[in-house]
Amino acid sequence: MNSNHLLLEEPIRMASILEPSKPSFFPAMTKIVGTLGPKSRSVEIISDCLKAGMSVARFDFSWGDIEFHQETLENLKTAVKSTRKLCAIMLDTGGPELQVVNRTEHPISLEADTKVILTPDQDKPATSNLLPINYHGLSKAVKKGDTIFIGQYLFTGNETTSVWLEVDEVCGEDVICLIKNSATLFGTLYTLHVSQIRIDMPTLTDKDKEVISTWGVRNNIDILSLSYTRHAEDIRHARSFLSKLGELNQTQIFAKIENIEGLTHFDEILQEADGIIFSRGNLGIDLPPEKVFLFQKAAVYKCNMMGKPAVVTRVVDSMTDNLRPTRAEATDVANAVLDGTDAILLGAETLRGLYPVESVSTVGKICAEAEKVFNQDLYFKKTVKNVGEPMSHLESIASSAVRAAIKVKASAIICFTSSGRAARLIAKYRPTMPVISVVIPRLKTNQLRWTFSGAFEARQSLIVRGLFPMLADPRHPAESKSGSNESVLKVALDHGKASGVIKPHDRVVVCQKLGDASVVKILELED
Ligand SMILES: Nc1ncnc2c1ncn2[C@@H]1O[C@H](COP(=O)(O)OP(=O)(O)O)[C@@H](O)[C@H]1O
Ligand SMILES: C=C(OP(=O)(O)O)C(=O)O
Ligand SMILES: [K+]
Ligand SMILES: [Mg+2]
Repeated sequence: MNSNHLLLEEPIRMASILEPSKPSFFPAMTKIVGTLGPKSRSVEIISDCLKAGMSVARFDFSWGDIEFHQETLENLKTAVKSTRKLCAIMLDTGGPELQVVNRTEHPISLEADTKVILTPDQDKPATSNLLPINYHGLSKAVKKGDTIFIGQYLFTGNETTSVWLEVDEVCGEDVICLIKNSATLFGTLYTLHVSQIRIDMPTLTDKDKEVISTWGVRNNIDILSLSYTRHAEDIRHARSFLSKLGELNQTQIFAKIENIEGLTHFDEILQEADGIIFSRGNLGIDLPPEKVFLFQKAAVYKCNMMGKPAVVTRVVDSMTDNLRPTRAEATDVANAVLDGTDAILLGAETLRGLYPVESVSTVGKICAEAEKVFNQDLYFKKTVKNVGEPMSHLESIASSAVRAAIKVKASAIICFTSSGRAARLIAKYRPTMPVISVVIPRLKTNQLRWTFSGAFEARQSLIVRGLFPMLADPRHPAESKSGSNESVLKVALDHGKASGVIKPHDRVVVCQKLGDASVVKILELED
């Protein structure tokens, strides 16, 4: 993938665009998060998604109960074992999401220019004139003229089944709205989004806490996707909650930015979070359409410079019902990669779409093509400049490893790490070749028992662009940094060869500690 590198800034021979890309052992350096649900929960479909390049599975607790998600997760485990593809687990909270609940499951027709009442009385059935919602504070939060959007849960934006309302009048806890477009709402659950208001519900709700402390603890979740993160305090609060839940003190927190409040506090949020998810589904409603790209680009840049993963959602909505994305969507995926995105999150496409596997593979192929023309040179210079001098030792080692690998046309970088920090820093410089991060387990104790670290660190790198983790055997003699790690290195090289990344006579850059010294070495392989 590093060999046929093109530069968009230079004239490209048009016919070269048609040349098929070399097959690769993995679909792309950019990672794919798949939301698992009704259309993607069998062992077979999950296995195919993994083979197509999904490396993080998202369990969205806005929807479905604990048993349902547990069953899906058990299937995921089986699929991981049989495909031998690692997969990280992401728990996505419901958060302060406003929802319309349609218990009867009958489709609800709403007619333009008529009125509909939103009521917090959830015992009432949903009808064409009355929609029960899960929030008592709406009437206090809105005023006449405000816009409300209601769409099927995980609305794709291109559905004719979503409706715009305008607040007409507030009556006690009820909100009376004028319907702006005729629509029929299908399904049992709809998301309700009020443009640019403050919802006084906690970011981590009681239900979220319960899910995390039961399902989350039971399944050692790698990443918590904190829906509707609005302040840095939201992250601190979630972190302190996780810190009391045993192993979950290692869970990373990704701030899901879904509205203007999150946008306004972005810089502080980024300081606290381990990564960011740009929830364009909701953001796309809260922001004027012409501003969405600007936030995405500005925010991805900030994440890149901090070396924190940036995830973009809602890329191929139309693939929910179609085998091919629209041209605009296909180009949007490529642009997200060129912007510097680490991962693409699929929502409705995999959860309830007709083509979950094809969605993953199509996105993977587009990402791989975009990576070929990513201007690594320019990006590298920007990043080095942004870090400034003096650089920390580790940052200098990481950037040097990437530079050396590019100069000698290495086919991979192998990085030893325990905390995952060194590998993440290498990824920050966006190498054009895969980074095999060899996670060396460390023995640790919580005073009750001894365990090995490493599993979380390895899986958490599955959302970082370019990182391909490998968990070293804790019984290896190399667990101390003073050892030469020769045997582990051999295992890593064999792993690279077996997966097709490394071939005979290739060059490989290795980043490790020898004694007290961090070294970057270049290996010339014989066979
Ligand atoms: N177990 C190990 N064996 C050899 N080198 C290591 C090991 N763990 C980390 N390194 C190297 O040590 C340096 C610091 O890496 P870092 O990831 O910050 O270490 P740690 O994981 O111990 O926090 C890097 O050069 C990294 O490649
Ligand atoms: C992924 C998104 O959020 P949700 O979990 O609400 O689908 C989004 O808004 O893009
Ligand atoms: K959610
Ligand atoms: Mg959302």
